[in-house]
Amino acid sequence: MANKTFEELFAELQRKAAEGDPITSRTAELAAQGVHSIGKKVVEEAAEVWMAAEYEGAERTAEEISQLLYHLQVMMIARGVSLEDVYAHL
Ligand SMILES: N=c1c2ncn([C@@H]3O[C@H](COP(=O)(O)OP(=O)(O)OP(=O)(O)O)[C@@H](O)[C@H]3O)c2ncn1[C@@H]1O[C@H](COP(=O)(O)O)[C@@H](O)[C@H]1O
Repeated sequence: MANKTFEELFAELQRKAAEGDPITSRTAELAAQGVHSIGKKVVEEAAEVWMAAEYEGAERTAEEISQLLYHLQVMMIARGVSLEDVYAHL
């Protein structure tokens, strides 16, 4: 039972990055900080995916993967990379 798809989240994050208030939107805050800060979160979340997969079970792993995907999307937006740009390499 999904809350939203990958594409729906990306569209929401594009709006938040462009128009959101950094006080209330984590996405707007990260977008304002830029790729260096976002990159640290990507690495942190990737490590949390690894640890969850090894030690914490499928449900926690799915949660950590969702957080990694969120931060990857924020990185895409901050760097001007579209979904199509990524899909072209799949
Ligand atoms: N899917 C996510 C999402 N996943 C992860 N996160 C952020 O990632 C954090 C999880 O990372 P950690 O577990 O490392 O938590 P933390 O250590 O407290 O993180 P820091 O705040 O210290 O960086 C969360 O506290 C959120 O700040 C997300 N923030 C937002 N979204 C979705 O993005 C959309 C826009 O959100 P806003 O920009 O906040 O309006 C909404 O649909 C949200 O549901």
